[in-house]
Amino acid sequence: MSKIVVEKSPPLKGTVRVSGAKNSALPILAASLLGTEDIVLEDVPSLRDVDVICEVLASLGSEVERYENGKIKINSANLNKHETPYELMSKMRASFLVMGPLLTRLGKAKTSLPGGCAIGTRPIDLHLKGFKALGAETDVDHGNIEAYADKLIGDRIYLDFPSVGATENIMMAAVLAEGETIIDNAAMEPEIVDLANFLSKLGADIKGAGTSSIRINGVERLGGAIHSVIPDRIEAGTYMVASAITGGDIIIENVITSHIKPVIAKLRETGCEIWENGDKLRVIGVDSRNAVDVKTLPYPGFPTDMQAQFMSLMSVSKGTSVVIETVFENRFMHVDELKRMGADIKIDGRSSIIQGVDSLTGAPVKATDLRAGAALILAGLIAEGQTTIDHVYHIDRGYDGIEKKLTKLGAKIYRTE
Ligand SMILES: CC(=O)N[C@H]1[C@@H](OP(=O)(O)OP(=O)(O)OC[C@H]2O[C@@H](n3ccc(=O)[nH]c3=O)[C@H](O)[C@@H]2O)O[C@H](CO)[C@@H](O)[C@@H]1O
Ligand SMILES: C=C(OP(=O)(O)O)C(=O)O
Repeated sequence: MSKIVVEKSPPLKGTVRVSGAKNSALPILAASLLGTEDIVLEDVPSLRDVDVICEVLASLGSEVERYENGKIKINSANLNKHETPYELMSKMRASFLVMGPLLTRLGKAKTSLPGGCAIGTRPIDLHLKGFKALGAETDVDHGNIEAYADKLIGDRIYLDFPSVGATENIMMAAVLAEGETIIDNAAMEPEIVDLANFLSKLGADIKGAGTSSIRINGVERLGGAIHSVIPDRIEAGTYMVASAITGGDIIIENVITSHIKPVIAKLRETGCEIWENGDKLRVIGVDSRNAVDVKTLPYPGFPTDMQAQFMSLMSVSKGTSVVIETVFENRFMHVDELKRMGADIKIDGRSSIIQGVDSLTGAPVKATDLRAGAALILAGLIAEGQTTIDHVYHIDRGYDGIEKKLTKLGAKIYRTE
């Protein structure tokens, strides 16, 4: 199994380009099951999760052609299977997003409970609530999930929590349902808007994506489209913290700055200087940072997917900070690993109290999930000595070329087998 080795690095300098967003690319790839003509996607990141979902699409009868430069061509005219293979479903959470498209296009879908990052129980009750409201029967048995309906009919659905995945799955099911569907308390993440824009290009009728109420009018069929995936706001945020933690001065390209307002605001509170210029950000770190408190929330709040990386930064900031995780109930698994590197962190339920230390020390550590892995790389950049990170397959799920990009910025990082 490969490992990533990180050594104490100089302040990062230079320019890095952010890839297309994993959390946009995955639902959009799932949604490509809905189109009956050629679909061309651009700026798709090169990630293990993308490989998996492309395999899922191919297993269902879609033609998938991948090109070097993040371009994927898909044709789902001959979609002919409604069952997904267990071994692919178990690899990632987002694989469950094929359920809505299959149900609405074929009238039936059968999959297994999705795998993915172990950051909470991650139930799928809200997805199923939506499918049922549209008239589907659902059956969950021994980890298998089946949904079927002769015809889906639009309805009004209230989500008890603005779940990103449930909003996406229900939106995809509703685009071919009869009549109007309204999703209330919908997730408002930029990735929801990107998916809605893509579906609209295919011919769907969707209004209100990006607000808490999404209105979908079902259409008879969807066609094809060319679409570029939006930049990855979490990857951008991770490089921002990399500059902040090393006292660096870097320029990050291909950023939609309005998508990462809370990360910009919080980093400024630590004392970092951040300059915005079109789709570029310059992040200038300081030698001694202020501790700041963070509370994760659904968009437009501070993203849970940036919590672990911020925790690394707070571990070496001046004073005490409190990080509260409100989105997932078990997303502090990186704490034990950061403690192995000398961080002073205490967990109290959904809060972590971090007492900043002067320095961290390199250690053998384990990426317990995707962002935990990123947090360990960030900590490794300023830790004395060498940090060896195991279970890096988590990192490969979500960061396109992370060693290459960091090396270009002057970081000492490499992979061993
Ligand atoms: C592929 C993708 O886009 N992943 C993102 C997506 O995950 P994902 O779509 O899985 O996250 P959700 O927004 O659905 O989950 C948020 C909370 O809602 C709960 N919940 C969710 C669904 C459900 O049916 N019942 C239920 O109780 C979850 O357990 C969790 O506590 O949004 C998360 C929250 O921003 C991000 O961290 C993930 O990176
Ligand atoms: C939790 C994440 O992803 P997923 O929902 O795919 O597990 C993430 O991107 O941080």
